[in-house]
Amino acid sequence: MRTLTADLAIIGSGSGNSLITPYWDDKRVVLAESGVFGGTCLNVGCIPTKMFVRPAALARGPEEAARLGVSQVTTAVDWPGIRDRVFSRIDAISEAGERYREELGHVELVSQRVRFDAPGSLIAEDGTRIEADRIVIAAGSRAVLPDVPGIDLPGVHTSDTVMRIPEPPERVLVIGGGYIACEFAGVFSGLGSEVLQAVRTDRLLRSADDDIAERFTVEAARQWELLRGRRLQRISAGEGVRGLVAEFATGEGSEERTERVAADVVLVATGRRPNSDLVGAAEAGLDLHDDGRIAVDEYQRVLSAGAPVPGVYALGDVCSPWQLKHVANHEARIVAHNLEHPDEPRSSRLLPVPSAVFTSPEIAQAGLTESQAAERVGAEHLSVKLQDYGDTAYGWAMEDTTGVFKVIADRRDGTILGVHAMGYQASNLIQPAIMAMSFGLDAHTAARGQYWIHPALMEVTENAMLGVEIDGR
Ligand SMILES: Cc1cc2nc3c(=O)[nH]c(=O)nc-3n(C[C@H](O)[C@H](O)[C@H](O)COP(=O)(O)OP(=O)(O)OC[C@H]3O[C@@H](n4cnc5c(N)ncnc54)[C@H](O)[C@@H]3O)c2cc1C
Ligand SMILES: NC(=O)c1ccc[n+]([C@@H]2O[C@H](COP(=O)([O-])OP(=O)(O)OC[C@H]3O[C@@H](n4cnc5c(N)ncnc54)[C@H](O)[C@@H]3O)[C@@H](O)[C@H]2O)c1
Repeated sequence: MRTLTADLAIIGSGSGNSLITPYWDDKRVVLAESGVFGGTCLNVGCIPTKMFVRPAALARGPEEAARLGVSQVTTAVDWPGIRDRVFSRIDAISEAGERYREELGHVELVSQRVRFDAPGSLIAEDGTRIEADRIVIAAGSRAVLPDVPGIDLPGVHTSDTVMRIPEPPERVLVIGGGYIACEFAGVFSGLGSEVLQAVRTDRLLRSADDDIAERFTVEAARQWELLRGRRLQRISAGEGVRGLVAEFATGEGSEERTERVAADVVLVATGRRPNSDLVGAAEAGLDLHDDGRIAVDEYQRVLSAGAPVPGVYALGDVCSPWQLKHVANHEARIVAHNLEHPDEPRSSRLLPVPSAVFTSPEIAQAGLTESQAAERVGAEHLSVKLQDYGDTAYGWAMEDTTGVFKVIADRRDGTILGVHAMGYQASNLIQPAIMAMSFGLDAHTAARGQYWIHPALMEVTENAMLGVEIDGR
C-alpha cells in the first residue's frame, strides 16, 4: 500500500486550491479531489449560473423596452449555443487548473475521495494513505434531495446537471423557494420556458427580509407560475407529451388533496448539506453542528470535544453557516495565513456577510433583517428607510416600478444593522452600504461624506442611507 507524506494535505480543490501559496514551494502538498477539479463555484455553481442569468436578462429586454417606447422582439434563444459557450470556457479553466497542479513538482494530486483514518492521517479509496502535518478540510457541500419515489428518474435534475441538458425545456417544474430555485426559475423563464415553481409555504426566499421576500414573491408570481403550499409526494414518468409528472399534497386535514403537475424537466433545489460525512468527520471524532457542518473556532481550527485539533483546519461550505463563495474565499485567506503563522492567527468573523440572489429582479442583502434587528436592539431603537428606485432620477429614466432599497439602522447613532435591495443591479448598488457597515460608518456619514454621481442609479443607495433617522441630527 502506498503512503504519501506531506507538510499539508487539502481535501477539496474548490476554495482549498487557493491555499497552495508560494510558502509551500519547498514543501510537500497533497491535494485530494474526488470530483471535477475546481469545485462547485467554477464547475456547477456561481460562475455557470450567472453566465446563464445574463442572456436570460437580455432575452427579457423587450418588456422593459416597451415601457420606454421602444419596440423590441426576442426572436430566438440558442440554448445549445449558450450552453456550449458557457462550458467550453469553464471546462477549459478546470482542465488547465488541474494540469497546472499536476505539473507542480511539490504538489501531489490525488483524484479520489479521501477520509480520515486517524488524526493526521487520511486514506483514499484505493488504500493510499496520506500522512500530513497539517490538514485542511475544504470538502464543500452537495444537493439534498427529498426522499420521494421517482426522485432519481431521468429528467429530474439538480443544479449540477440541469445546465447541460441538450434542449431548453418547454415546461420546467422547479421545486424549492431558495437561492438556486429562484435563480433557475428566473433563467428558464427569461429564456422562454414555461416555468412552474412549487414551494411548501406561501413565500419565496424565506430567509430574506419580510419586505423583500413579500415583494419578490409578487414579482415572481407575475413572471412565472407559483404553486404555493405544495408538498412533493412522488415523481413518475409521464404518459403524454410531458416526460414527468410530479404529485403534490396541498391543503391540510380534511382539505388535503392531491395535485399532479406535468413537466419536461424537474429541477430539485431543496438545499445543500455539508460533505462532512464524505470525509468521515464524525468517525474521526470531529465536532459537528446539527446540520452536519464541521465545528470550527474563529481561527477556522477544527474542534473535537470543544478543543482545536492540532493542525486541522476547515473552510467553506463544509463548516460555514454561509454557503457562499466569497465567504469560502475569505475563510481560505484566513486559513492560508493561520497555516503559515499558527502563533499569530487571524480571526475570520469580523465582517457583515452580504449575498445576492441573481433572479429576476435581482436581490441583495447584508446584515440583519428588520425582525432580527428588532430582536437585537429593540424595535423602538430602529429607523427603517425604504427607498423606491422609482423615486430617483435614474429610476424615472428606467420607469422602474418595483425596485426598492431598504436600510435598517440603529436610530441612536445611525449604525447600519441591515441592508436589503431588490431591483436592477441590486448586487452592485448595495456595496457602498456594505462598505459603510464594514468600516463602521454611520448611515449619514456614508451618505454625506462623499460625492455621488448624479443622476446615476447609485443615488438609490445614497438616498436610502440618508433617509434613516438618527436621533439629534
Ligand atoms: C447552483 C449554485 C449557484 C451558486 N451561486 C453562487 C453565487 O452566485 N455566489 C456565491 O457566493 N455562492 C454561490 N454558490 C455557492 C458556492 O458555489 C459555494 O459556497 C462555494 O463554491 C463553496 O466552496 P467550497 O470550497 O467550500 O466547496 P467546493 O467548491 O464545493 O469544493 C469542495 C470540493 O471537495 C471535493 N470533495 C468533497 N469530499 C471529498 C472527499 N472526501 N475527498 C476528496 N474530495 C472531496 C468536491 O468534489 C469539491 O470539488 C452557488 C452554489 C450553487 C450550487
Ligand atoms: N447567488 C448566490 O449566492 C447563491 C446561488 C445559489 C446557491 N447559493 C448557496 O447555495 C445554498 C443552497 O441553495 P438552495 O437553493 O438549494 O438552498 P436554500 O436553503 O436557499 O433553499 C432551499 C429551499 O428548498 C426548500 N425545501 C427544503 N426541503 C424541501 C422539500 N423536501 N420539498 C420542497 N422544498 C423543500 C426550502 O424551504 C427552501 O425554500 C444557498 O443557501 C446559498 O447559500 C448561493
